[in-house]
Amino acid sequence: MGGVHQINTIALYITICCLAFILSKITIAVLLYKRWRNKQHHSVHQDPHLAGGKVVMFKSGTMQSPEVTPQVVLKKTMKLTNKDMIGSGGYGTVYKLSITESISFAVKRLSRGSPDRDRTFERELEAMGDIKHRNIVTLHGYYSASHYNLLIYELMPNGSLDGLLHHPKEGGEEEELQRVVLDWDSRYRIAVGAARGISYLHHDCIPHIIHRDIKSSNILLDQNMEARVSDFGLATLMEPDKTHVSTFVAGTFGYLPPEYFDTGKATAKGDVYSFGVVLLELLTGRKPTDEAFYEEGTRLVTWVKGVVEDKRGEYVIDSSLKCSSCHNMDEINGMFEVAFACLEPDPFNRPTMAEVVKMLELLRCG
Ligand SMILES: Nc1ncnc2c1ncn2[C@@H]1O[C@H](COP(=O)(O)OP(=O)(O)OP(=O)(O)O)[C@@H](O)[C@H]1O
Repeated sequence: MGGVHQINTIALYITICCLAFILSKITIAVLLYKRWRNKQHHSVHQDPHLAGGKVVMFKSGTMQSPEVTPQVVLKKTMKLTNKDMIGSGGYGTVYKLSITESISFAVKRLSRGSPDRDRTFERELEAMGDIKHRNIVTLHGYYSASHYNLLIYELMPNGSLDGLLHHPKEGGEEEELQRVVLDWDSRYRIAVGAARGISYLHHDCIPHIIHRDIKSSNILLDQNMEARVSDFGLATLMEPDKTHVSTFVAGTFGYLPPEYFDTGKATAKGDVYSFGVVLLELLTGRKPTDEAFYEEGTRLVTWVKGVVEDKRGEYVIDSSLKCSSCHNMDEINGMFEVAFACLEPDPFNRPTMAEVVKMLELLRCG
């Protein structure tokens, strides 16, 4: 009996030991799994390049919403992929960042590593930080990390004027929509809106701001097709008593005023010239950087001037404007005159942006 009892006790001990062993293994496995899960979770939200940085969001209407906290913006920004890309330029890539169904931003990512790129970021902040105008894209915030900088803008749902004029989206219905949207009335309103935005920079901001890169891809369209000037990466601040700022030649070929190449000086009249090129783009539907112009060794400006001087002006007007807007021919011709005034070779003969706004407004009210 005593022997049987002893065997039972040993069996019990062995069972307890086995159970304890299995239990400890299970506990270790659960702990290891939890650690692995935690690690996975962190690797999504903590980009090592972002460590130590902080999102700064400026106070404004949208920013009052409790859903828009710097943490949420940063978290959602980390999840942006190529699918969210809405544009790219020489200095960065632009993504659509959706916070809620009704709140979205445009985030421009500028890679760092060269003083030129860092300067672009600083210029945007210096120039745009305080600006609030209905014809200028609002900057809502920024983020600076070791490998890149982010600029957080108001999202412009209708993209850029360049996109609407020269790259209508493929696909039947949408293509039709793009054509209808850019009728003469829309083009006229875009011209006046953009002119008001640039005039505000030149005359009302202290210090005054010279944009230095006015072109159709930097004129964006809001939900009401109202023009908004954007991209202040080359902008130069100028004290009101100064007439120019010495700088290196920068900007986009096809829009640069002739004097930039000789003097290397950025003036407000340089922006007026570039705006004149945008007016020609609106009137002709032709892109100033069109390869055809390089092949012919000419430019949009010289081509249009030549054709108009030959009294064959109707040949340069965008064909989609001709039949639909015959009753607008006076306004169209008037806008050509404003464009030529802006494109005067001598900067002193060009109007100021405030005068350009008045000239354009008079085309409709006068
Ligand atoms: N706030 C915004 N809302 C909607 N789309 C935008 C916004 N900002 C930029 N984009 C889109 O992204 C494109 C690229 O913008 P970006 O300012 O980076 O370059 P760009 O002006 O085209 O060229 P570059 O910077 O080389 O002069 C624009 O043409 C526009 O289509």
